[in-house]
Amino acid sequence: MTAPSRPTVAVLGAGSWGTALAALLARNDVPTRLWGRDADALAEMASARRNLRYLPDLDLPPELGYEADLATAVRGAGIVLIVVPSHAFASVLDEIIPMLDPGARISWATKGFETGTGRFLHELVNEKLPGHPAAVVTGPSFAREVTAGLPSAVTVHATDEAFGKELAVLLHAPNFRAYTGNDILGAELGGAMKNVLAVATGVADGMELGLNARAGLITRGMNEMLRLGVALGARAETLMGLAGLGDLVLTCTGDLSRNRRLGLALGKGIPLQEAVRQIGQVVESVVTADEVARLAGFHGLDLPISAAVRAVLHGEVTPEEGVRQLMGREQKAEYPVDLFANRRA
Ligand SMILES: NC(=O)C1=CN([C@@H]2O[C@H](COP(=O)(O)OP(=O)(O)OC[C@H]3O[C@@H](n4cnc5c(N)ncnc54)[C@H](OP(=O)(O)O)[C@@H]3O)[C@@H](O)[C@H]2O)C=CC1
Ligand SMILES: O=C(CO)COP(=O)(O)O
Repeated sequence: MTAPSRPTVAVLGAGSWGTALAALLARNDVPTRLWGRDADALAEMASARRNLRYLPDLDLPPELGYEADLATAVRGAGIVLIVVPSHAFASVLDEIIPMLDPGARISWATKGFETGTGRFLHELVNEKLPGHPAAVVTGPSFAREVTAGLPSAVTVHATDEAFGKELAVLLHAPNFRAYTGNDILGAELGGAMKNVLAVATGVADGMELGLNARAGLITRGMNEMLRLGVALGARAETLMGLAGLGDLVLTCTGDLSRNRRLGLALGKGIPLQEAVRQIGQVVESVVTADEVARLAGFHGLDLPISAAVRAVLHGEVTPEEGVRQLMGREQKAEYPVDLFANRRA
């Protein structure tokens, strides 16, 4: 019996996560092409079989293809997986639209919103590519640990159940569990918001405020994610799952997180630009904090931790003032609003 044919996947974005996912797919015998905007870096990857800048410890599988021309990477691909930073998502999407096969399915592992509008990435995909099945790959997954073959679990939420299942199966590997779901909005919100909240716990840890502060921030951060998510129409269980709580815990506590490391640096008094320069990779919270504030504003929600992170990133308050303001808030009920009221009605 012949094995079912597998679609070619074009992975767009050759940073840490794009390279890690492309290597995972290629190891799973999925025909995979990795595109990056830096042709020299791609040529080096092909010859050294390593991504020396972003994932120097990973041996890239010989089956993985590299393509410096975007149109050649995308043409004929049954699935496109976009893994560029959120600020570049819309422009990459616009560029590929005329290159796509009519039946191409669109997926992304980017965490964030459209910069400047607060629009979700699935909203952009639905608007610009109506009718193309769409899916997001998200959850607690440091690229370095995935490439080291350490056990990880992610989740794939899709507009089309069959596509979500197919993509999850292509990604699923002995030490990489890929679950599925159909709440794209909730899955995207969790992945984006945890980056902002990781800065808060990083700041607290950088200021050596202790373990109680860290746990308090994670839990109250979860409360902010739930309140914004439910207001937007996300399902609470998505936010309590891998896409929300799972990634929140990972990013708030794991020093591999660039967003947490940004917070640690700010908490130690290192200026924002210097901290971002030292990290040397994308730190999504720097743009996502503004978009979370925008969404909270649209829905009339007060999200004090997210707002404090935004204010610290803009230099409007110092980390010390931010902590003082959070601790000085009035006493209140832990959950003043019944999050599940609609369901019980
Ligand atoms: N790393 C991780 O563990 C995980 C990351 N993610 C998410 O994946 C996304 C990508 O992050 P990650 O790979 O880690 O980031 P990195 O900083 O490791 O790499 C970013 C990559 O994006 C490329 N890039 C930047 N701007 C553009 C652009 N305008 N057009 C095309 N390519 C561009 C960079 O190219 P160049 O080198 O030329 O600048 C680089 O290859 C983020 O949204 C992140 O939150 C999600 C889960 C895990
Ligand atoms: O999203 C991630 C892990 O799930 C990576 O987090 P950072 O971008 O903070 O490194």
